[in-house]
Amino acid sequence: MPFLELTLPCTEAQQPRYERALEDVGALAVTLADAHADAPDEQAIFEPGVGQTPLWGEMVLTALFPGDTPSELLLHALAAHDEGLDWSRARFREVEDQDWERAWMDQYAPLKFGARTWIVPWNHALPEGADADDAAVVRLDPGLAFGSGTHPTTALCLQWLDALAGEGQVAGRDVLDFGCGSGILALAALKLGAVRAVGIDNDPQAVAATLDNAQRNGVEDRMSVHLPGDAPTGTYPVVVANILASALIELADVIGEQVAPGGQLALSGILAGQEDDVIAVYAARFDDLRAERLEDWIRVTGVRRG
Ligand SMILES: C[S@@+](CC[C@H](N)C(=O)[O-])C[C@H]1O[C@@H](n2cnc3c(N)ncnc32)[C@H](O)[C@@H]1O
Repeated sequence: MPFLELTLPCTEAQQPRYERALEDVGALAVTLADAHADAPDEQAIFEPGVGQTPLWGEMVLTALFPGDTPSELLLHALAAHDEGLDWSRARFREVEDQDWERAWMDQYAPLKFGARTWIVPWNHALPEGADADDAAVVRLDPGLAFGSGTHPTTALCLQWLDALAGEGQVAGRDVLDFGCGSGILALAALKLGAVRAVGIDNDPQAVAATLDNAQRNGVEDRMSVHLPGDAPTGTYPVVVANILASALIELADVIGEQVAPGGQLALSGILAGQEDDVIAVYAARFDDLRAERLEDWIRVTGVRRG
């Protein structure tokens, strides 16, 4: 299905407000380019929520939406964040998803997290280090689902899983990845020795991407992926959830009850300043709650009481 692409020139001051407004109405991806660059396609690609601000005075923001998104919805969302919005500068066009995937994959390089966890694009040769016997290598094609390893919220979870594995708390255990996106965290857990991983996501595109990536990594027999309504009941000794703070708070009972007594939990997707609200809600079930920061993002970890 073709996608709807919005292109809009903006200033540095407008950019974060526009980006947030577009994410709120379902942007699948957002890119920023220098307004004066000759080759805008070569600019960095940002996943939704990254929040990085390039040092360019004037920039062009490009956002991708599902093909059936009404353009008026996007203009109204932007106008709600900026009364001075010049609607006439917004451009819309239909694009094929491959264009975006190719642009993304061109910029995507192998990444290492912690002692031995590697995320390597599926079409990339294994870099030195990732060929070590004890390396936990995930071959990934995030497609349009969130979860490539480049975002701090994902990096915080991968670092946590790697460290937990180093303490012997992943191998031989089951892992739940709540909000699995591309499946990156569940797959890393499996490569670190987890017996089984369960992924849950309310976006069917993420469910499909996770299944694809499980096959790509030859672990589909140890992994299941579900929409929230179809998810199995039960508890897990390791649970990781990288969704936004508001969702983590809203889902505190659902997520908290799936962590086995004595089990480990990591929560990510929390902006700096929001961690106290998340901790306050999870303190009802969890001990040893700790916050760890990477750039503007916080990971909260805890151990289930009982
Ligand atoms: C920030 S991405 C995380 C993806 C991946 N786990 C990672 O760490 O990179 C959040 C994912 O959670 C999903 N999600 C958001 N709210 C959800 C909910 N209430 N139930 C299930 N999945 C949800 C989104 O569709 C998205 O794929």
